[in-house]
Amino acid sequence: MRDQFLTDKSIVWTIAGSDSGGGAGIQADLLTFADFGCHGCSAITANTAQNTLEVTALNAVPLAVLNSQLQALQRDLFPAAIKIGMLANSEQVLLVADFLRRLKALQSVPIIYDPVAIATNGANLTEGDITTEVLTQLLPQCDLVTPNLHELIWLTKIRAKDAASIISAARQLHSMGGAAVLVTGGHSQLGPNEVSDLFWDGEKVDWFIGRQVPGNNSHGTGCSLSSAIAACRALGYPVRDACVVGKAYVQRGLRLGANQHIGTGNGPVGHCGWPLELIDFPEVLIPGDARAQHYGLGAQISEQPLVSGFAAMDSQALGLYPVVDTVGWLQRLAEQGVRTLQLRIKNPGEDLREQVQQAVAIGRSYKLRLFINDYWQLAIECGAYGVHLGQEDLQVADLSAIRSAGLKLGISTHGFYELLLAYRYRPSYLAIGAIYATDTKDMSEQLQGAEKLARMAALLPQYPLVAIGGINLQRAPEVIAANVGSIAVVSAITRAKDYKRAIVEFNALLGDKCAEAESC
Ligand SMILES: Cc1ncc(COP(=O)(O)OP(=O)(O)O)c(N)n1
Ligand SMILES: Cc1nc(C(=O)O)sc1CCOP(=O)(O)O
Ligand SMILES: [Mg+2]
Repeated sequence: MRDQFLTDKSIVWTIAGSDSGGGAGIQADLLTFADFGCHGCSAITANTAQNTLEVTALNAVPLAVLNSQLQALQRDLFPAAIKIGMLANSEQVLLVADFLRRLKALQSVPIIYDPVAIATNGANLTEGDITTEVLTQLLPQCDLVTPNLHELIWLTKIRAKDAASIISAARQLHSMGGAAVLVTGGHSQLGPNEVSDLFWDGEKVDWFIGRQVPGNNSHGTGCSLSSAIAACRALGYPVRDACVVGKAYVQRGLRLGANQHIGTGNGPVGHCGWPLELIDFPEVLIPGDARAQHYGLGAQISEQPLVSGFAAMDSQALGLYPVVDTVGWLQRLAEQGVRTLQLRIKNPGEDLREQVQQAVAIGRSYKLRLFINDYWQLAIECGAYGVHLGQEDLQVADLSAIRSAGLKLGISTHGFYELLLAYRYRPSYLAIGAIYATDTKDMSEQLQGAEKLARMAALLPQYPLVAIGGINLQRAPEVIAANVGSIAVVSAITRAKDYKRAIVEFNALLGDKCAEAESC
């Protein structure tokens, strides 16, 4: 017998109602899973009778019928993630909650609950009130719950309408069982032509701001969003990445499906494959954003307004980019013709300033694109070419001073969410890591892989992008194929048997991506 955990495609379940009209419910969920390359399984809770205009019957399935589907799936098709949609009555909620409790005792599984209870046209989608069972039994089993505004009000009894009250209600919902909350923005227009989703995981509030798409083909957006998030979780994406990619998927479906004619009412949202265009991705609201106050983030307003638009690189292709910890290494690599380099000193001594000064001098004499990691004040003072900062530095570094001094700025990112966040600053380049496991730094929670790298790189085809983390000569070809213009390496150079040869081989793989630097 084959191992049920070894599957060629990630398995995702939907526990939800069938929509006879094919626009929402199980039908939308399975189309979504397929778009993400996952194998979808279903446990049907109800056979709703509906079309694009109305819901005429609920037709809840008996508990034994629901249970038999869940048991059959568990025996052979163990899930990598589960999406839960419409549950038709309290008994079904209790059965599913109990089933999930047992399943999770076997192995942890991300569970995403889209709390469907009322159709957009106002039709009730449950037999009786399921609120207590949802709040006390089901929510504690879930990792993420994705209510729209009506569902948020239903579950919290808070009459949320503006950003601040949506945040309060989301905090309350999170406190009832610990699931992260994504409040979808389709029913609450908080900014002109904006559809903004609020994310709260108990640690950090985020707003994902999307653009409104004109048209009525929005049936199934909630189902498709939660399914897309479940698929991304099954593929190993962290929850914020899953949310922004899920939102982009739905945005793409709204955009490309806007002019389709299916039925005479609200047609289904499109199912149009992986979102690979930046236009579909939300903006991440960042501290210092002029809209922060409006979005209820008064307390998070940064002392410095958003600073964006840093000095442009001379080329999109920065080529081989060794990251080293001594001036000696900079000199040796510059002599070998390397033109993009970083000085990354993690245990500075008293001679730090001298080292930065020497590095800047070497950079000038060899016309290097030389970035100083972390020490942005020293970099400014010494007249460096550029500075490289991590995500956590963005709140403390004086970005305005870096920009005014004309320094180039590189920013580290780890996944879609951080990429979108860092892109708001329009830095000189964006680094994406860690592509593979590395001994140089503990990045074990933030590994991207070459496939995800390619999907991220597709969003910014004209932007200088740098891949970093665990890249060596063997892995470089698939990294370069992901369409980044540069590969940053530490150990592949500093621990190479023959670093000169390694440079030649990397450059051969990079081909025309090892452009000469401008004079600096
Ligand atoms: C090119 C490049 N990419 C990423 C990093 C990592 O920077 P950061 O997140 O600031 O972490 P530390 O390097 O400071 O540990 C980098 N240095 N260079
Ligand atoms: C310094 C660093 N930053 C990373 C990130 O993902 O932000 S990965 C990394 C280590 C890169 O070293 P090596 O080439 O030896 O794997
Ligand atoms: Mg740093």
